[in-house]
Amino acid sequence: MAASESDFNLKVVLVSFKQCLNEAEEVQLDHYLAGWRGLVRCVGETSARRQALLATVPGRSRQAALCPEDGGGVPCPEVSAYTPHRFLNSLGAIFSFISKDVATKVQIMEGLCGGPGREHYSTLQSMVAYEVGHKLVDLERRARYPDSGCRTVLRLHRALRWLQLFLEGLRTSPEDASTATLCTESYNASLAAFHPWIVRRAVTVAFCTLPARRAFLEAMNVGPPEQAVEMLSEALPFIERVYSISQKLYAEHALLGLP
Ligand SMILES: CCCCCCCC/C=C\CCCCCCCC(=O)N[C@@H](COP(=O)(O)O)[C@H](O)/C=C/CCCCCCCCCCCCC
Repeated sequence: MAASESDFNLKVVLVSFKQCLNEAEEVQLDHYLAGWRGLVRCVGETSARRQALLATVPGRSRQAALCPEDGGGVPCPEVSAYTPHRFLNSLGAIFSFISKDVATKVQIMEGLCGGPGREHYSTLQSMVAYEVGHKLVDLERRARYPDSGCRTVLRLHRALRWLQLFLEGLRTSPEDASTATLCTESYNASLAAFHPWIVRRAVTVAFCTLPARRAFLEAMNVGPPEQAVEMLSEALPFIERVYSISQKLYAEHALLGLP
């Protein structure tokens, strides 16, 4: 999916996860990565474009360019014009870091999926069988195979759980629910267990700057909030299915703790 800033539509991105499973219920890596690419491209490019623009506007700091509804000062039309989903930038540098981390992991996987061993990287199942069978994963230390497919997808897999829980929280919560609370709860129930204290602390503080639930639903770009909620009801079961199939696979091979 070519998710440019102007045509971002969360439904289109989430369809990739729906298309992930083949008839044998194997996770097809091309669709899986397309889903992540869609999520990251939207927020990553928006964030990078905004920062680049801010650098070109004399006398504008990041804070000054924030719109009043973001909790910032004077609006900056030069920058805002490029940020239809500008609320996603409210995490600022931390969010840029997160999106770069995901983008790097997607790139590692693209390298493997297009590399000399590409036939082993069509599905998650074939990848695990290949890497485990050829001892290309190290269960003890990260240093030996820092870019194995198994450890790289594991990070995305944990993040997918965060996404599923967070979107489920948005879907089922009352209109005035706090997105900071929803995000913190989903993070604590998924990724937090794998992050050091300093990361947990930094992201939890950043969550406090998230915009309101309604702004999130509108930014999905699928119509009014009620329609976004309906779209999530249809899409989330597919994410849940992909997540549980991957979780079972990793558990069967004792890979859930890969360093
Ligand atoms: C209108 C649409 C709304 C939905 C938009 C969703 C956008 C989703 C994009 C990204 C999701 C978060 C992905 C987090 C990936 C973390 C992977 C990870 O654990 N990496 C760590 C370990 O890597 P290695 O060193 O072992 O290679 C790495 O250390 C990174 C640490 C920082 C992670 C912080 C995670 C925060 C999770 C919650 C994200 C909130 C984003 C809110 C955006 C609205």
